[in-house]
Amino acid sequence: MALKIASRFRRLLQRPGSIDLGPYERLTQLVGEAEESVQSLTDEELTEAVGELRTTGGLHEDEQIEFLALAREAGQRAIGERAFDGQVVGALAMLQGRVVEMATGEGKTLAGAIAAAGYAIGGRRVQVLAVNDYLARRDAEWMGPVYELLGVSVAHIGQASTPEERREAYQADVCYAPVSEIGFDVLRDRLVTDVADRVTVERDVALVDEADSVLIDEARVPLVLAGATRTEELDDDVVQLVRTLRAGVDYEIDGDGRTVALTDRGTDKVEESLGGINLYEDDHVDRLTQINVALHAEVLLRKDVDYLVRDGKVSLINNNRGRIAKLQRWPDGLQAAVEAKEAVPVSDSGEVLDSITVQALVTGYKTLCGMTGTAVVVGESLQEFYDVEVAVVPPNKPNVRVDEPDRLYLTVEQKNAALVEHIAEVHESGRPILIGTHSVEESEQLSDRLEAAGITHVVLNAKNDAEEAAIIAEAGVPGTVTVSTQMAGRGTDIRLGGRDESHDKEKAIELGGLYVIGTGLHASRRLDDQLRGRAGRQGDPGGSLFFASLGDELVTRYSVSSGLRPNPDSSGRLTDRKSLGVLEHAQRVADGANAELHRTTWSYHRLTGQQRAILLDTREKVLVDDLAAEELAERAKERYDELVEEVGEDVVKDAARRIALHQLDRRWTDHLAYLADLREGIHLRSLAGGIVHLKPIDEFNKSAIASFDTLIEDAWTDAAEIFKTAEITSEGLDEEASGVPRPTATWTYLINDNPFGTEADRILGRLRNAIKPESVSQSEEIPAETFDEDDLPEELREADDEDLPEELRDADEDEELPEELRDADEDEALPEELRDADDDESESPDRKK
Ligand SMILES: Nc1ncnc2c1ncn2[C@@H]1O[C@H](COP(=O)(O)OP(=O)(O)OP(=O)(O)O)[C@@H](O)[C@H]1O
Repeated sequence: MALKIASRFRRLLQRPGSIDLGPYERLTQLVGEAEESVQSLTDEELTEAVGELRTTGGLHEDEQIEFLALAREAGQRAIGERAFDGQVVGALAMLQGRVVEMATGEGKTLAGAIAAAGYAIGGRRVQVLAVNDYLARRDAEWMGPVYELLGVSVAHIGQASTPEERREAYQADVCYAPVSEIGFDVLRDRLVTDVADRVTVERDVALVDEADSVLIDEARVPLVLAGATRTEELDDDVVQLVRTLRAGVDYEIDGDGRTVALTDRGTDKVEESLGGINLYEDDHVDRLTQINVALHAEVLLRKDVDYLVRDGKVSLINNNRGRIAKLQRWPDGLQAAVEAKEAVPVSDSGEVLDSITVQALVTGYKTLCGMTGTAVVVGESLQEFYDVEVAVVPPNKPNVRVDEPDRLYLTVEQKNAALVEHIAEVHESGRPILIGTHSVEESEQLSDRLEAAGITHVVLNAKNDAEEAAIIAEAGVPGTVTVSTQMAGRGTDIRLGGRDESHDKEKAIELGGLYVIGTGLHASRRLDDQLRGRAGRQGDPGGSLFFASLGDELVTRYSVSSGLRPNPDSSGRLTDRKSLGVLEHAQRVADGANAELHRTTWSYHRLTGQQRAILLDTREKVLVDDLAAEELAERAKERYDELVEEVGEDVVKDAARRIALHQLDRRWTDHLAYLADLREGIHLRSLAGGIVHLKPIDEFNKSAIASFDTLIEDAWTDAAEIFKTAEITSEGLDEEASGVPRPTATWTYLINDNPFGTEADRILGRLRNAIKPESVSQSEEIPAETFDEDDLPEELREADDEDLPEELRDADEDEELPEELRDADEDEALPEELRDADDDESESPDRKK
C-alpha cells in the first residue's frame, strides 16, 4: 500500500506527459550493484560475457541488468566514460521503445549507443537515425570502441556512400545514417529490377536522434525519387523578359508572398515582347508556363534564403535547418528557372518516380525509440502519430542557466539596434556569446551590423557540418562572438574554454558561462529551448535572452498586434503584459497550426501509403517469383509459347519480369502525378468556395481509391500488350526498342510539403489548371486567377515594391486580406482544412480566388 502511494506521489512529481521513471531507476540501482562483478573481467572476458547474453527474442530484465553493467564498464574502458545513472535510465527507457528527453550535454550519444547495443544483443537490427552525415559518422566512430568491446558491429552511411558500402553498412548490428539517406535507399530499392541490387534490410529498430526534429518538425517532409526524362532549358528571351517586369505593375505577389502572377498590363507587355502572340492560345501554353515559372523563380525564390549558388550549382537551403540540403532540387521547370536566373548550367529535369514522407518511413519500423533535448512538449503528438511515450530524465547536475525574460520592441529596426547594443555591452566583459538567427540571410545582415559596431565575430552559414561543428565547439572561449542559424553545428558540445577547455575556462565560468542570444522567437517555444539549451550544459553557468519585435514574422503571421496600444520607451522597448502576451499567443497559434497541418498532411499520405503497400506486394512477387511469367503466359499464351521455343524459358521469364515491373512502376508514377493534381484541384475548389459536397480529405480519398482500383489490372493488361510485340532475342529484352525504358538517371531530393502538394506542385498545378481547365475534373468551378489592380491598396497599385518603405513591402499582406480575415484570430473564416494552417506551407485564402 505504502509503495502504491509512493508511486502515485512520484507520478504526480513527474513532468506532465512523461512516464514514471521509477521502474527504470530501480533497475539502474541493480545495474550499479552488478558493476563490481564485471570490473575484474579482462577485455576478452567482457566481450565474451556480452556474447553469452546474445539471444533472439530480446533481453529479459535480469539479462538487461547484466548487459547494462557490462556496457557501463565497456564505456569506461573504451572511451573513459562510465555511463551516469541518468544515461542508464535513458538507455533502459529506449530499450522499452520510449523517446527519452535528456538535456543538452547530458550524454545522449553514449546512452543511445548502449540502447542500440542492447537491442542488438537481444537479436534486433538497429538503425540510428541521425540528422546529418557528419553526426552519423561522428557518433559511429566515437562510439566505435564501445561497440567493439561489446562485440557489436557498427557502421555508418553518408551521402557519398557507394551502393556496396551501403549494403554492407546495413548488414551491421547497428547502422548510423541520416534519416534522408535511409529514405532514399528505401525508395531506390523500391525500383530495382534485380533483387541483388537492393541495399537496405528490413526496417527493425529505429533509434531516432533529435527525435522531435525528425518525428515532428520534419515528419511531413517527403523524400522524393525522381527519374530523368529530359533537360529543360528556359529560353533566354523569357529569362531576360521576366527581368524587365515590375512588381505591382506587371505582376502581383500574392498576400502570403507565396505566389506571383502577371497583371493584365504585364500580360500585354509579355505578349507584345514575344511578337504579339496570345499567351492564352493553346499554341503558346509552353511559353505561358515558362513565363510563370521564370517569374516565380525571379521574384519569390530568394538567393541566400531559399537557395545558395555554389560551384556553379544551385543548392536549396533547408529552411528547417538553415543549411544546405545537398541533392535537393525543385521539381519540374522551377529548378531550371532558378538556374537560368543565376546563369548556371541547367541540370536534368524529371518526373517523380516515388516519394515517401519521413513519418511514413519511420512508421515502417517495428520498434521506434529515440532521444532529444526537447520531447515532453510534443509528447501528445508523439503519442498520436507514433504511439510512443516520452521519458524525461533529469539532469545529472541541476541546470543553473539564467533565462532572462524576452525583450520586446515595437519595430524590427529598434530590435536590431538594441540587439547590437546589448551584444556590444556583454562582449565588453569578454563573456562568450552565441547568437541564434533564423536564416543565413539574417546571419549575414547581423554580421554586417556587428562589423559596423566593431565587434569581431565568426559566422556559421550553412557551409558544411564538420566545419560548423569545429567552429561552434569553440564558442565557449571568452571574448568569442558566434553567429549561427538555429540548427547549425547542432549536436556539438559547447564547452566553456573551448573544445579542450584550455582557453580561460575559469574566466568563462566567472563571466557567467556561455550567453545565448536569440534574434527572434521561433514558431515554437520548443525551438527556443533548443537554442537556449546550448548554454548551461552539465550544470555549467550560462544565460539566455531572446529579442523580439511586433514586426517579427512570428507576430505578423500568427498574432494580433493591431488592437494593442503600445507605449514604448525611447528605445522602442515594450514592457507591458499585454504586448508581451502577443508573443506567447503567436507561438501558441503557430504551434497549433503546425500540429493541424501535420495531421492533415498525414491524413492525405496515409491512403497513398496503403496503396503503395499493395503495389509493393505485387511488385515483390514479380521480382522474386515468377508471377509475371505466369500472368503473361495466361494473357498472351501464343506469344509466350512461341518465345519459349525460340529463346528459352529463362530469357522469357526475365523479359516478362522486366516488362511487368516497368508497367507497374509506370502506372504508379502516373498515379502519383494524378494524386498531386487531385489535391491541387480539391484545394482550389475549396478555396473558391465552389461546390464541394464532401470534406476535402474524403473527396481526395474517394477519387484516389477509384484511380488505384484498376491500377494493377491495367498494368497487367498493358504488360501483355507490350509483351506481344516486344523485342526479345536470346540476348534478352531490348527495353528501349520495346518501349519500356528505365530512367536514364535518378536523383533524390526532399521538400517541405503541405497537404495540397509541394509549393512547386501547386504552382505547376495551378498553371495547368489555368491553362487547360479540362485537365482537372469539375475544373469549370475553378475561377481563373485574376489580379484586379483596383483591389490593391492605393500605394501599391503603381508603385514598384522596391520603392516602398521596408515595413510596407511585407506589411501589405494584411491589407490585402478581406477585413474579417485580417486579424482573424482562430481563423474561423477559413475553409476548414486551412484553419490554423501554417502560412508558410499552405496558401492563405485571399480574395483573388
Ligand atoms: N558518462 C560520461 N562520463 C564522462 N563524460 C561524458 C559521459 N557521457 C557524456 N560525456 C561527455 O559529455 C559531453 C556531452 O555528450 P553528448 O554530446 O553525447 O551530449 P548530448 O546529450 O548528445 O548533447 P547534444 O544535445 O548537444 O546532442 C561529451 O563531451 C561527452 O564526452
